[in-house]
Amino acid sequence: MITLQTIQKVFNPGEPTQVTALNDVSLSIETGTFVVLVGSNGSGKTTLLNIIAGALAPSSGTVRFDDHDVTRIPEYRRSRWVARVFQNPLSGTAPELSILDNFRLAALRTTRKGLRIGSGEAFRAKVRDRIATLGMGLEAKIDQPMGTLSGGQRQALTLLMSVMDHTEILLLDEPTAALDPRSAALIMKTADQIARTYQLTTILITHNLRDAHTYGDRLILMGEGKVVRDLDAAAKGRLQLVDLAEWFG
Ligand SMILES: Nc1ncnc2c1ncn2[C@@H]1O[C@H](COP(=O)(O)OP(=O)(O)OP(=O)(O)O)[C@@H](O)[C@H]1O
Repeated sequence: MITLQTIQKVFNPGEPTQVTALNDVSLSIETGTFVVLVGSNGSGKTTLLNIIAGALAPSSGTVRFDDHDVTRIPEYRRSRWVARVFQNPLSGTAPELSILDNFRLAALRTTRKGLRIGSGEAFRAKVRDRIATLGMGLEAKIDQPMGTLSGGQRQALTLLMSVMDHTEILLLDEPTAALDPRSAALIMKTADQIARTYQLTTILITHNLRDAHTYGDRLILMGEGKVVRDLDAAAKGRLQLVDLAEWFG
């Protein structure tokens, strides 16, 4: 479970450019929940994800993963639990390295002490099997440079890479914003499948209201650094797409 308690984030405090990006945000997110986060530009969505990932420290308030207070734990030490996928399919992968080597790098980043990263057949087979679950035929291309794949293919692999090991929390910051509609649909399906298969606690930021309506089992609307609406699975199930569109006037 992720628990945020009275989180405040003020950028440039005391200066004319001071901004309160998050204003007294308290949230509990149950393990395995898929939360969709929507809100206008500048409402604080990315700042919230940054604080959960540890990329930013809150000005005040606490962040807990289960019983652990992780508020002061830096991003690199949270990465064993937290994986993050960004808008740009080029970020997080090395284009000149093969798919397999990209998976090796990802495993090196997240692996816990004692876990062996196979450089041999076992690791190769594990990667091939995982990639096959995408149903994109990419398992036949694992020795091909990452840079030769399409944005959608890379983003699907980035998603998979991010959950190879002990990931419990998956943060998706507009992962389809840079993709064509067909690739975007495929990535959303893949993300949903991965989240359910590995029972991840997932938070998706999206400006695509259709995706916000279709996916996830909780829907949160942010506005001016606050949680404005918070719908559980039942309420979200009753929400029509037109109602959601009305939230944005
Ligand atoms: N590093 C920073 N320095 C100063 N102000 C910042 C910084 N990061 C974010 N902000 C400000 O904090 C507010 C919230 O920004 P944030 O990026 O969290 O919004 P968002 O909801 O993710 O927006 P978008 O939908 O446009 O991505 C905005 O007013 C933004 O300008």
